[in-house]
Amino acid sequence: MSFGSRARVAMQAYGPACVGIDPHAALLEQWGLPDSVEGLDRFASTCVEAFAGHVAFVKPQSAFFERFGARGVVVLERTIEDLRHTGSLVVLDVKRGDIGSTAQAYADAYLDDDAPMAADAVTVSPYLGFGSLTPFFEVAEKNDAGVFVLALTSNPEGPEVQHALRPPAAGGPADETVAGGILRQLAELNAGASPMGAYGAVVGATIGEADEDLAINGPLLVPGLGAQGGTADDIRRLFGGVIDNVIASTSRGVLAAGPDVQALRDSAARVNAELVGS
Ligand SMILES: O=C(O)c1cc(=O)[nH]c(=O)n1[C@@H]1O[C@H](COP(=O)(O)O)[C@@H](O)[C@H]1O
Repeated sequence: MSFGSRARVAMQAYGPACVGIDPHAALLEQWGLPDSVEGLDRFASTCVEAFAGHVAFVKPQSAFFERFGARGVVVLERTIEDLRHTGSLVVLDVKRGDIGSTAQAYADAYLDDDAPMAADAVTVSPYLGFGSLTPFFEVAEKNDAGVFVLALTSNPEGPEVQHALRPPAAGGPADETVAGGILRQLAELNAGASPMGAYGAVVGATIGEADEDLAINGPLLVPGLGAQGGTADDIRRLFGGVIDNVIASTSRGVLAAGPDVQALRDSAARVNAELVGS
């Protein structure tokens, strides 16, 4: 089944929330765990127990595992493996992007089903040019995986790049912004897919105004909910017509409820309830 179909099934079963596994040093301390690979391991296992098969998407943030070197990456690899095929889809947050030939190796690392780190989807950065992401789209297509491309990120520095105008030589309509070009090209890739395509955009809940066309016929990964100040109301306002494609992501907002497994699940359930307005 395509990633777009699997995402739709998971959202219908569990709701639109994505919980990020971001083992910040401060959270390890708050959970009574050491800031070490052993602490990381306990944190990640607790998250797997709490969220696998209880939320539609789980998004491990690679940086917090890489902080512990090779042993941290081993924990990441096991975490992904433990989460997969549980009903929850794994979005590996690595925000990769490079020249096409290197992008191919990243795509093989994260999206080829036979790779040790294979996830259901990966986050990528389009700032080496949208075309440089082609290997990700091709490997995703072969493996029924998904790709989430940064478009309008949740951080305040994003607009200096993302709101800039594309040069005429890049093609596309006049006065198109960098983010607008990314969204348009995603819509082209997803054209005709049903119930939606596998190629998603990342659009923050904190962007203020949605001046771009977000109807890409693909999933919209929306971080910034909770710790960064975004709310369910912001999401309803920004995504009105395309709200059914929104995957609303929060990490610290849910993880702060740990380490109790039931408290973590309840916290994620509250996010889902707020998003669907019940
Ligand atoms: O791709 C992402 O998930 C992402 C994109 C973006 O625009 N903003 C953003 O915060 N993120 C990630 O989402 C997570 C947000 O964590 P919290 O702020 O704790 O909810 C972090 O892992 C970020 O790296």
